[in-house]
Amino acid sequence: MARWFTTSSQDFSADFSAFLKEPRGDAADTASAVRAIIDDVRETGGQAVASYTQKFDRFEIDAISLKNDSMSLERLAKDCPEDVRRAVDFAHDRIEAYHAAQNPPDHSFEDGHGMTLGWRWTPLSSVGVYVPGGRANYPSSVLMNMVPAKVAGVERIVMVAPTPDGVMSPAVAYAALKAGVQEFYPIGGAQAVAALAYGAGDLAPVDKIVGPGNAYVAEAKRQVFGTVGIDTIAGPSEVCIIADGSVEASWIAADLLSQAEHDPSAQSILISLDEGYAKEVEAEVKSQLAVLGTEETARQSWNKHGAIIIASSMSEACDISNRIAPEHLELAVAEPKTHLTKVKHAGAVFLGAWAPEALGDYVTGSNHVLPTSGAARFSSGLGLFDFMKRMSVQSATPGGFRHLAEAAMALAEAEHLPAHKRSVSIRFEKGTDV
Ligand SMILES: NC(=O)c1ccc[n+]([C@@H]2O[C@H](COP(=O)([O-])OP(=O)(O)OC[C@H]3O[C@@H](n4cnc5c(N)ncnc54)[C@H](O)[C@@H]3O)[C@@H](O)[C@H]2O)c1
Ligand SMILES: N[C@H](CO)Cc1c[nH]c[nH+]1
Ligand SMILES: [Zn+2]
Repeated sequence: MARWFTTSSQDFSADFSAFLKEPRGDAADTASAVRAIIDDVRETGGQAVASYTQKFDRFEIDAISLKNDSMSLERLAKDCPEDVRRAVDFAHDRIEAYHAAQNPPDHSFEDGHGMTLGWRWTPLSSVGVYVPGGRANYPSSVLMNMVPAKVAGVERIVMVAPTPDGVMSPAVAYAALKAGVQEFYPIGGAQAVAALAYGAGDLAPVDKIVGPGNAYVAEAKRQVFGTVGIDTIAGPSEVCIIADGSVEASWIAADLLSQAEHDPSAQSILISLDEGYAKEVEAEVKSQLAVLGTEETARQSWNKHGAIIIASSMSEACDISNRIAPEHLELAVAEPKTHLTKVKHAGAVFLGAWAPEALGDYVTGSNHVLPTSGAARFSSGLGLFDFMKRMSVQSATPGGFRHLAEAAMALAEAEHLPAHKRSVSIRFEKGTDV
């Protein structure tokens, strides 16, 4: 059973804060386990990656190539059913169009004093794309990571995905080929993240690691950040639904379970304006759980991390959601657009009855790699920008130089940096036409 909260209760604020702080995935143990794995990979490279792949995924790979000859994407993709191919193609094109629309323009302007200023966007040279694969197969995550990298123009895109017991779904293989994968290693978890960051065997290090994963993957990305860039902490899935009772209770229950089924550490939260309706949704969750193929995982998630909150107004409901800063927020209310400006922190927002979060997972075109665990307070979901960098560009005429020189020299002096000052003053001293 999910936990119930009522905002009118005196202890709500403290109780709810404590609930939000509860670890999901045993944070302390995860951090030290991940540190040990990363240290091993740094020390013995491919040897460590091969031995952790054997331990966690029960799959033998060569310690140099980090591959196994039985794992051929081309061979596997042949078994991908036609309807799934069509769905992958459909999703691919929508994701490509959405991310192409994010392409940021270069910019330059003159300041009226002889300076030309601006910036240029350039693609990253290499990225490592993590596609999760421990509990489920994610052809959709292949596309969400690979397609924007391609659109951005990244030269080297390395894909890793665990293949427990040497099994990979034909749909993942098909999606990888569709997205144009050139370098693939069947490895996962913290060992794959470490191999991407530091290099291991034939796998040369990349500049940035993107993609979602479980608590081990998220923690590993956190720990290698600095050596490489990362996108965001995209850990176990979350959904928060604000409902006013205008959408069928069974639909809301299905949406809550759609995230709970990802992982026992996933989190689904309902904020309802009406207690009777919340009870209906809870009963629906119970009956839908009983017939769900992923019942065990979803039940663990719902019982341990699920919550139902009764709020007194839409403003209050949005305030609570902003405290959660959920990965996904559904506004399952009659006039969702009128409340959008109250939403400050969420990875992605879904408006109204006909935009369930699951559509965004697959086919709206927006990215499903999104910040979790409150990271939506300070970061955004994966986008084209994650695969690009912005460099500033400036040039000066002699007049422009003169306009800036005095202030630059004064600041250099204030900072006691004489070489800086000289770099400016020497141009005056040269006695050119300045
Ligand atoms: N936030 C997002 O954008 C987003 C998108 C898709 C999926 N997800 C999440 O991704 C996750 C996928 O998780 P998954 O487990 O299926 O696949 P995964 O690929 O993330 O993790 C599998 C790996 O975890 C490692 N591992 C498992 N148990 C371990 C242990 N005890 N010690 C050390 N390492 C261990 C293994 O190396 C294994 O290869 C889910 O939590 C799902 O909710 C998030
Ligand atoms: N909901 C996940 C992000 O939290 C993404 C996903 C992939 N497949 C299904 N769902
Ligand atoms: Zn999902």
